[in-house]
Order: sequence, then C-alpha cells, then structure tokens
Amino acid sequence: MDILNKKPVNLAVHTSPDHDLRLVECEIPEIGQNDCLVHIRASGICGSDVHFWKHGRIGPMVVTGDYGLGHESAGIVLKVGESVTRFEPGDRVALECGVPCSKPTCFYCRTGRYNACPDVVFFSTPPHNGVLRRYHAHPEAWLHKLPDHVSFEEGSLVEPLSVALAGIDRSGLRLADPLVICGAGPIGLTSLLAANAAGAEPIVITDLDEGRLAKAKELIPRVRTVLVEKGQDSKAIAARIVEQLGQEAKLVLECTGVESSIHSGIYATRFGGSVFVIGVGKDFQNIPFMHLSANEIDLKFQYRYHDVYPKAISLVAAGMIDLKPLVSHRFKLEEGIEAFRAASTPAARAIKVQILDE
Ligand SMILES: NC(=O)c1ccc[n+]([C@@H]2O[C@H](COP(=O)([O-])OP(=O)(O)OC[C@H]3O[C@@H](n4cnc5c(N)ncnc54)[C@H](O)[C@@H]3O)[C@@H](O)[C@H]2O)c1
Ligand SMILES: OC[C@H](O)C(O)[C@@H](O)CO
Ligand SMILES: [Zn+2]
Ligand SMILES: [Zn+2]
Repeated sequence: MDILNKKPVNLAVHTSPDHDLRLVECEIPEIGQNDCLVHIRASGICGSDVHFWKHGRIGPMVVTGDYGLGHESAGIVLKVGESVTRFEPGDRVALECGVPCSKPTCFYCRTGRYNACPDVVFFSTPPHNGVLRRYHAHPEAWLHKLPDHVSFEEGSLVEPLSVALAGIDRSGLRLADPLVICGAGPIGLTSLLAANAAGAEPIVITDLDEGRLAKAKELIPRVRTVLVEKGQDSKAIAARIVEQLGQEAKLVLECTGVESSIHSGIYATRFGGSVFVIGVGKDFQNIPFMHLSANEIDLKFQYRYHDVYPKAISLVAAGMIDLKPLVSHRFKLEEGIEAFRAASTPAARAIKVQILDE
C-alpha cells in the first residue's frame, strides 16, 4: 500500500488512431467488490501491441480512439474488494487479460471455451484499455497466484506461453512426434520450450533471422534449425526442413502467420499429419488445397486460450519450462516509449522486451 503514496501517478502506455504512442497519467481505478487493485510490476510487449500502435488494426479489431496497450503482465495485489476470497494484499499474481462474460446464457462461457465469448473484454484489444500501466483493477477470477520463486517477468511471460500451450494441447502432440515449428519469435520459442517439455523429437525450427535461430539452439540444444530466405520457393524450403528432420513432419506448429511459411509447413507434412496455425496474418491467404486434400493433412487454428494459465504457471514453477532467457531488453515504465522502439526496431534484435516498475 505504501507504493500508492510513494508513486501516486498511474502512468500508462497509450496509442491512438493516428499512431501517437505516449505515456499518459490516468486515475487510480476504483475497485469493484470482486476486483483486486494490482500494482503491475512486469509487462511484456506483444507483437499485437506494436501492430495496434503502428497499423491501427488487427483484422476486425480497430483502434478508433485513445486506448492503452499491454496484456502480458504480472504484479502484486494492493487492495481487494469486499467479496474477494482468494487474494489478499501482498499476493503475487499473473493477470489473464481476456475476461469473458461468464453468463450461463453464453454458450461458450457455459461450455468452457470462453476464448470464444462474444462479449469478452480483452484488456488491450480496442476499445478496452490494456494493463501496461502502474495500477489496474482486475477481477479476482482472472488472477492467478504466482509462487514466490516465480519472478514477475516470468509471470508476464505466462501469457505467450499460454498461447503456445493452448496450441500444443489442441494439436494433439505426442511423445516422439517429429515436429516442425515455423518462426522463432516469442510464440515459436515458447512453443519450442513447451514441445520440448512434451517430448517431441526430432524438432526443427525455422526463421528468417539467424539470431532467433541461435536463441532457439541456446534454449534447446537438440533443436535443428533451418534459415529461410525471403522469396525462396516454399517446396524447396520444405525439402530442407524434411532433410533436417530426417523424415516428414507429423505436426507443424506454424508461428508466423506468413503465407509462404504456412505453405512450406504444409509441404513438409506427412500424409495424415497436421498443420496447426498459431500465427495470425493477412485476412485472405491462398492454401495448396489439393495438396492438403490428397494428403489428408489437417489444417487447424488457435485463437488465444482458455484454462491454460494454471498449467503454464505450474510448468514454470516446477522448472520444466524456463522462460527467463526470452527477455532481451528491460525498461522502466517511465521509459515505455523507448521500450516500444526497441520492440519494433529490427536492429535492436529484441526477443521479449519487458517494462518493469519497482
Ligand atoms: N493465435 C493467437 O491467439 C495468437 C496469440 C499471440 C500471438 N499470435 C501470433 O503469433 C505470431 C507469432 O508471434 P510472435 O510474438 O512470435 O511474433 P514475431 O513477429 O516476433 O515472430 C515471428 C517470427 O517469424 C519469423 N518469420 C517471418 N516470416 C517467416 C518465414 N517466411 N519463414 C520462417 N520464419 C518467418 C520472423 O523472422 C519472426 O522471428 C504472430 O502472428 C502473432 O500475432 C497469435
Ligand atoms: O496474446 C494475445 C494476442 O496478442 C491477442 O489475441 C491479440 O492478437 C488481439 O487482441
Ligand atoms: Zn499477445
Ligand atoms: Zn460469454
């Protein structure tokens, strides 16, 4: 609570339809009876934050006014509403930022696939402000306790890990499955960590960037890498992937959303295998329809996650997944604009940029 006296200004990173990224001072939010006031201690910058800032939209989600960024966050509970039962001030928490309606009349909430709730409030998807701010009021139901030995940074990285785990869960990955991961950004790398924990072998990962492939090797030394050059023929890339893998893939986790990469993933897959697309990209994309058809290749997609945070936290807490090496840059909240520059400038070679507040 002392923090509210020591740092009475609720700083936040906001953007606008004219791409004006700035630090703003907001009110310290009032908490409802089921909410906790959280001091956000660590936030990662997601590619979607950069995208909303630079391009003003992701598919149908459009920036139409001033709005706040950030949905990869962890912090410490400062105050609890009168009906809160599971938290008390001082608890360390990761924030699940998609808050669905939870009404019994909502088919998706009632049946557990709450990531499809049409009335979800996803903090940081316009028009809802994100949690990249000093103080944020969050519903108790969507906070997850962090054990003392899991850092705030790791707690914030539970968000991209949850995306990867949700994809891996629905992809049906099994022990000793030959796996290809396309893209070695934070989602590809967290997928690699999770697939390693799940026992995939062999694993090939691709990227356009040698630095990211080197990071993949540093994380999981047994992973095999394929450096892709822009404009290369998809079938030729697939042949190199298959050569590295020593066989065709049973499963491809596609973590770029880039059409040509999806094509090489498809061509590297065996008859009856699956291509599981986590990456998002252009609204309309071509697919090699008859190749998929004649090879009974399943093409599936992931949209966010549901019921994954507790699993992600337990894997990190048990030491089965080490997220710490993903952090490449650290900034203070007051340096939020510089942090976004690092996250969006290729020359900075960022993997995961963290914004921290003491
Ligand atoms: N499905 C979901 O719910 C969900 C959630 C979060 C993120 N995403 C999406 O997942 C994707 C990955 O996220 P990220 O944070 O890792 O993004 P990122 O941009 O940091 O990483 C993507 C990587 O793909 C590489 N790449 C680009 N084109 C390639 C190609 N042709 N072949 C091989 N590699 C190529 C890039 O060099 C980069 O390293 C993004 O599209 C993101 O929007 C989806
Ligand atoms: O990690 C979650 C993703 O970034 C979001 O779904 C985003 O893409 C749209 O709000
Ligand atoms: Zn995200
Ligand atoms: Zn709902």
